[in-house]
Amino acid sequence: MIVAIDGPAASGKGTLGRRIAAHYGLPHLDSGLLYRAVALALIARGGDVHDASAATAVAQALDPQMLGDPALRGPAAGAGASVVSAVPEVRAALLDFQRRFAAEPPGAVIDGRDIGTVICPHAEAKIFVTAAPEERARRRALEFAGRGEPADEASILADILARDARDMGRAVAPLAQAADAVLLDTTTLNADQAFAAALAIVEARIGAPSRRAG
Ligand SMILES: Nc1ncnc2c1ncn2[C@@H]1O[C@H](COP(=O)(O)OP(=O)(O)O)[C@@H](O)[C@H]1O
Ligand SMILES: Nc1ccn([C@@H]2O[C@H](COP(=O)(O)OP(=O)(O)O)[C@@H](O)[C@H]2O)c(=O)n1
Repeated sequence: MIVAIDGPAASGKGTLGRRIAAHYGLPHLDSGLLYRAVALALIARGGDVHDASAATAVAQALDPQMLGDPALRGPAAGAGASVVSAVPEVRAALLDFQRRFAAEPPGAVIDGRDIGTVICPHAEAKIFVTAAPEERARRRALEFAGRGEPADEASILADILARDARDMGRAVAPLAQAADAVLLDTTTLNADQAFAAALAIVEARIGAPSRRAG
């Protein structure tokens, strides 16, 4: 079974993805980490995230081992990811890894921007998760503060809005709800309520009341 979760920045995709994956015993891929890793590797070697050919070269040589680097979760990686991810050749370089991850039995839960539309158009269940931008900024500020990082809510909101606009406006694989995805607005839901709602969406799609990994 493949579960595709897409949505804007800090909407709760990763949190839901991890919990749904654990529930069904499936591997989880946070595809945003791939784009964050490209941006961070480029910055680390003194490159410019607006240099499309340098970003492409980094994406083509990306070592998936670096997806565990905690620095990937910071704002610089997020902002840079949103720039390099608009480069078609960068997306092409990361496509195979994601498709292979999804194709491994017994399936996968993948979250991102284009999972239901481009990476896994045949996913059994697709969720488009969203929340009001102010609520997303509040949650991300709490997350940063919890890690002891600077957490100015106004600048986080500005970053989220800029990223959403770039992600929705790009020519290739823009952030969009797939026609067969179910919309889940978590603005007024806590994490447990959001998980219960997401699980109900998956269960309705696969027509099973309990655990299933195939
Ligand atoms: N429904 C929710 N209510 C409150 N906080 C949430 C909820 N869902 C996620 N969070 C928190 O919001 C932050 C962003 O969630 P995350 O899953 O990382 O989003 P995304 O993967 O879309 O960027 C995290 O700190 C997470 O714990
Ligand atoms: N499938 C994906 C996942 C992320 N991305 C890009 O990578 C950036 C970071 O994604 P992310 O999912 O880690 O960001 P958050 O929603 O966690 O803030 C996004 O703003 C997108 O530009 C993408 O283009 N396609």
